Amino acid sequence: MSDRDDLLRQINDKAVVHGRVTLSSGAEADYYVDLRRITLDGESAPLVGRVMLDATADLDYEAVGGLTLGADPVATAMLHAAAARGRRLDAFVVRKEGKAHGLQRRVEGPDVRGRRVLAVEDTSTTGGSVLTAVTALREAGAEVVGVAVIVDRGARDRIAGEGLTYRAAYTLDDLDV
Ligand SMILES: O=P(O)(O)OC[C@H]1O[C@H](OP(=O)(O)OP(=O)(O)O)[C@H](O)[C@@H]1O
Ligand SMILES: O=C(O)c1cc(=O)[nH]c(=O)[nH]1
Repeated sequence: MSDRDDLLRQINDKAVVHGRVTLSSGAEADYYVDLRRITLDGESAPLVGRVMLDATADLDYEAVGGLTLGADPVATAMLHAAAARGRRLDAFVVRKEGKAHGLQRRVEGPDVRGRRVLAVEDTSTTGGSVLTAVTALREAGAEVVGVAVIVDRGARDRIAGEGLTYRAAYTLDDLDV
């Protein structure tokens, strides 16, 4: 079985939850895709790294990350998968708000200024979260080469409408929702 098929099976088994939920945007839905049950799962996370590298293989980037918290384990999975393939890939974390003490950085990790970066998410519904990360990365001086998510829940048009290259490993059509 391919990594992509294996990860899809695990997402359907472990992450799809049926029931009434309120989403990040405030909208209501009848199901939730809890990808933290994948990105923090010892069997699934290595697959996340490889599948996301494969889904973005045509893009040229040196660092990867997004808005904490959903994006964080996606980025580190990609860092480790890249290292296993002999490629150096840095990661970063975009804070939801700036920090008032310490070095007061909004983007944590190796400096992204002047570097080509990929903004990632576990899932994107309205695209609001990942676009917040894109804005913060640009303010920090990064060049955002694109956005990549594990599961697209409907954000494609908004993100593409911002002129950003968009990659999703899976869409809702792939999932048992
Ligand atoms: O495309 P959007 O409409 O912005 O929704 C998607 C966002 O919602 C979830 O995060 P959440 O806001 O629940 O926060 P968390 O990552 O801190 O748990 C998910 O991890 C995405 O970041
Ligand atoms: O839109 C969201 O907030 C959202 C949807 C979803 O399926 N999973 C998730 O983690 N967040």
